[in-house]
Amino acid sequence: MSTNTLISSSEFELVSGLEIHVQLNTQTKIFSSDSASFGAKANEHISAVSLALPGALPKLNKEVVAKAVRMGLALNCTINQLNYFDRKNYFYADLPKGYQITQDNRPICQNGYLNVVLSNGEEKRIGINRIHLEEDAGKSLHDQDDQYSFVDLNRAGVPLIEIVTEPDIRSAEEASALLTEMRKLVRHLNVSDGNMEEGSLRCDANISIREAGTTAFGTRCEVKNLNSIRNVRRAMDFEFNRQKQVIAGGGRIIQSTLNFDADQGTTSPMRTKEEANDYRYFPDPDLPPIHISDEWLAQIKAEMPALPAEIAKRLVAEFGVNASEAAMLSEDEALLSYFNAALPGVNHKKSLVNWLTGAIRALLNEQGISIADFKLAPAQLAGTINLVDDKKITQQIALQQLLPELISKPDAVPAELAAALNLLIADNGDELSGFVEEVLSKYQPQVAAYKKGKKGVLGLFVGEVMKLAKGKADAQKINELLQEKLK
Ligand SMILES: Nc1ncnc2c1ncn2[C@@H]1O[C@H](COP(=O)(O)OP(=O)(O)OP(=O)(O)O)[C@@H](O)[C@H]1O
Ligand SMILES: [Mg+2]
Ligand SMILES: [Mg+2]
Repeated sequence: MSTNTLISSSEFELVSGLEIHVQLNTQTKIFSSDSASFGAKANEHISAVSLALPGALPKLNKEVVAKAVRMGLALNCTINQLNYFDRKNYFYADLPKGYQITQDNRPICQNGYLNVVLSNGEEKRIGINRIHLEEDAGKSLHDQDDQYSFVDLNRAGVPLIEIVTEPDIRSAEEASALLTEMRKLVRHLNVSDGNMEEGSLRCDANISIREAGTTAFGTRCEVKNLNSIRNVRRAMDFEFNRQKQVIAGGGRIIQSTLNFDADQGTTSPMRTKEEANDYRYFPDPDLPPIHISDEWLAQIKAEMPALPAEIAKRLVAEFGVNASEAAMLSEDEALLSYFNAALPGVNHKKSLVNWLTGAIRALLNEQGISIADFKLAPAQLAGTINLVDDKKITQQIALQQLLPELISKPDAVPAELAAALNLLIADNGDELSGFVEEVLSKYQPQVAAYKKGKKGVLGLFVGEVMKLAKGKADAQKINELLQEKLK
């Protein structure tokens, strides 16, 4: 393309790879027994190791390794059963050792991928370059005093994994789908609370652009420390436009590290001092290499829960449910475990899905409770669903009258209790015929209208017959009787 051609936006595409820092939810820090919990008063969780006192030695927290491996397995990575820690040297006030313990040449996991579903229903595969273990740094507090900055070392040594994607992301939407899926995964695997506001999940977005249709990569700019999915999208949109303008103006993109200003929605270069990227990595001599034995790896694999995406696929294949129902069930662990508990008792599996994602969900919303607090035994729900499927009770009566009774009688069998409470659909066809006659004679003008073609009034008749039957009739049966009488 000649430089004086006006370049339109459609001629560029965005290219991005993310570095996602996940704070692991272990009790203690990665190299000491200090608490790793969030929200304590400044410098309450600091032993000699966190303070980097001379002679203090790190000792690896095994749980950190197990959680990283879980994440690696979920992201289809190769697990490096032999891996080791490196020192990344830099000077900063919140890093008392003068180096961060991280992994460089031999990370714990490599070469994986994650599939995400986009809003148009398409599936996109995003490569995972690696996952490495590292410790978090402390926190500088600049807003406590006019003259001085303070340092809080509670966070120093809190375990992190950094998940580095390949530059496979092509839009802000893909980035946000990836982060949403990651957050779901870390929670599902009990690896992290995934809370972006509290910084448990932070993201650096590397962004470049290139002419659409070309394959060479452009120069990347790295936007640091994005703390919400929304800000990732905003930073990407801003950078895409900024870089386009630079190129359209005949300029060149300079590789740089950027800050994102959430108030303005803009990026700006970080101080170049912090950019000095001469980290002089070398293996940490204080820590032996990590060896993950075959037995241990097998044990971690065996303890992995089924993944939401797998569960959703199975639900679609085995139960014929739609994608959104499948997502609802697979993403809510409590709901899924209720589903599994009720499943053996139902005659029609699809009905159980319908109830849980429909009527029961609505009921829970109404009461403002979650399924975990729902007092109805799963077997009782199963029994109730069967009664409705068998047309022994209407769904409305089941929901409004039978379920509340069952909740207070956890040992009751739905069919028996419904019979005892006289809630079952009356099997008496004669009685129903009588009600039909009664209604039709009461609503003669409407019957005349019906016969002239105003078919909508049928609903009125059904409703009235149902009232006379005190709700204990099968609507379809009433329909049939009515149609017959109205012929
Ligand atoms: N041309 C490019 N455009 C957009 N993203 C890119 C491009 N090239 C590489 N990336 C992405 O940049 C990220 C590089 O992360 P990586 O951790 O390897 O290195 P780094 O950013 O130099 O190191 P640090 O961890 O110190 O920030 C990856 O997510 C990768 O996919
Ligand atoms: Mg990185
Ligand atoms: Mg980086």
